[in-house]
Amino acid sequence: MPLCPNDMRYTKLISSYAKGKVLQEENGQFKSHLGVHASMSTSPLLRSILPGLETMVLSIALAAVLLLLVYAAKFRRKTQLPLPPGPKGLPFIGSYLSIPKNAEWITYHKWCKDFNTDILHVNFAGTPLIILDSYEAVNELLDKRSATFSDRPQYTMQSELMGLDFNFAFMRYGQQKLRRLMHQHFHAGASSMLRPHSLKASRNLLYRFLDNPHDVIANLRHMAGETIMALAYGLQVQKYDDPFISTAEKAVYTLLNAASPGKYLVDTFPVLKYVPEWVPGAGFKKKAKECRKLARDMLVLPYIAAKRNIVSGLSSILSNIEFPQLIGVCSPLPKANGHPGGCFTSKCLERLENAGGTAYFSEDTIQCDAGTMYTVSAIGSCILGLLENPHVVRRAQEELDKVVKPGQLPNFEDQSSLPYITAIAKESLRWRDVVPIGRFLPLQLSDFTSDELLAVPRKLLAKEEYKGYRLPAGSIVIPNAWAILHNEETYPEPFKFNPDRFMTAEGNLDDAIFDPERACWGFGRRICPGRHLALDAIWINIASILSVFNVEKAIDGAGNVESTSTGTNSSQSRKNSVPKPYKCSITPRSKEARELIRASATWESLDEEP
Ligand code: HEM
Repeated sequence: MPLCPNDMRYTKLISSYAKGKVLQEENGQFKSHLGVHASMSTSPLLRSILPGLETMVLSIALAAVLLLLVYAAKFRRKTQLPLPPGPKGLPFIGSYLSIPKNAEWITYHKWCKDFNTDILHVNFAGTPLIILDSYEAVNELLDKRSATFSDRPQYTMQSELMGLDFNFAFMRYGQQKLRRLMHQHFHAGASSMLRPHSLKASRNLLYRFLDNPHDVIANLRHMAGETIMALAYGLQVQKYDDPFISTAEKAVYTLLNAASPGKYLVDTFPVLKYVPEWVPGAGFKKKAKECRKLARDMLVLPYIAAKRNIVSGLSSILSNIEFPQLIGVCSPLPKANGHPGGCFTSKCLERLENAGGTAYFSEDTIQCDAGTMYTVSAIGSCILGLLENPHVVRRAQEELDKVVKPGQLPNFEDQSSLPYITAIAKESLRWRDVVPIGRFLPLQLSDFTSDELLAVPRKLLAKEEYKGYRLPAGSIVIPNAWAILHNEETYPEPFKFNPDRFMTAEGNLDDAIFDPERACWGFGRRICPGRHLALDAIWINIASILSVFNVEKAIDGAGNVESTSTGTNSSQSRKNSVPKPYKCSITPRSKEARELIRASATWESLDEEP
């Protein structure tokens, strides 16, 4: 029976329709669950209101779907793990403005304390930074899960524009061949074969201190340069003002400075790399060109000299040897005791030969050059610590005087008998840890000094979980070595230079104390391959300096003790890893010591010794 608008059943039909109850069309008629048939043809009013009803239904359905989606998203968020705790930051830029330009490791550590966590998430303008603030976290992630945590972030400025993509430290994970080459030259056994070079450079350092006692950092830099030129190229440097050392120094500092990841806008917006050099604001292109040239000079100039030495047979060892035989004799190190023999350059010549003469320089040396500068930093900081703690100098000299025979300088063979010197070396690596952090430098940095040395952070290759937190793939992972090495529970009074903390009451090294070496060289598969060489250099230089010199604060013309504050980059405020030049008094302990120093210096290449 047809419905009319006044019929009660009509009203019910409309309301059931509006409630979304199903109406089925049957032969042009609508059937409700009430069993009422409504003929369209017989209800013009119904016909006129139905389109509105359809829209209403659609809207309701849409709203329901939206609600469902929101609920699902909420549900997913609930079931998905949260990010590690961290500052909330502002919309879009996150905590970009809150990350300080300098000593950011202190801020990260403070945030970790505030959030009571050892893993922190910081939103850096959309990029997740994951800060690891304890040894436990670093060990679990960077050491044990090295496969996903060993990649390095890539930056347009350093890799594409400056052409530093050859630098091992900046390379993406997976360069096993290069890593093997580094390992062959610098693993513990091989490094012990490099000791004659470190020993020679340390003897010559003593001589330079005798001649020029005030310029501590310059003397240390020369020592580091001397070692690396010998190891990397088999070259003997000049006594003073060596051109290869000064080129390398300038290059390393400029490159590390300019290559600081994220420093340039082009790192964030790689499309800027296409901007021509003459466009105002494109100064980074000029800088990149300058750095490219510096890197080339640094690598190629000593390389050419080394090759000339080899080919012209200048050295007594190298003369009359055909090219294939030259491999492995560029430095005097034979293939023995686990060392592959030769210097880096000889290995690179080998590769050059294999590659049919394609230019291939000793690129790996750039990292070695940088590494030896880290050594300067460690010894420079050590001397600062000694200046503030004369009792440490006294105790070290007592130990040295008992062990080292009169008329001799300390040697590596004395190492096991000189635990206090080892404790000083450990404390130097801890106190002003040279590489406090795998640094991710924000765009705002513009005030770099040429003294800054940086480590490079990691990039997470795949998503991970830790302590119930979600670590997104692509996150920048920053191990806070500074926090580990200044943990009050591990090291009471952590900002005090106190080598005694590593000693037992009986005067031995205390194995129960957390060894700073577990954090200062980095972690996992990207751990510093030069660590054995570096530790040897630090140890022998500290031992040698203390055995023949008194190290004291300098006295100015008016008889006042000079402050060492210019060299003191306090851990609370510093931004540099390398101490700034500082003055101190380094004087021979006796007339005999002076003579011993003069007699022990050697200016000839080790290659040329009979
Ligand atoms: C006191 C001296 C030194 C310190 C404190 C130091 C520290 C470090 C640190 C913290 C890293 C980063 C590791 C990581 O990402 O976990 C590193 C990497 C590296 N270091 Fe050293 N280093 C020193 C000396 C040297 C020396 C003398 C050499 C070379 C002969 C060297 C070669 C390298 C190389 C090639 C890398 C890159 C490794 C990679 O990315 O796989 N370092 N170093």
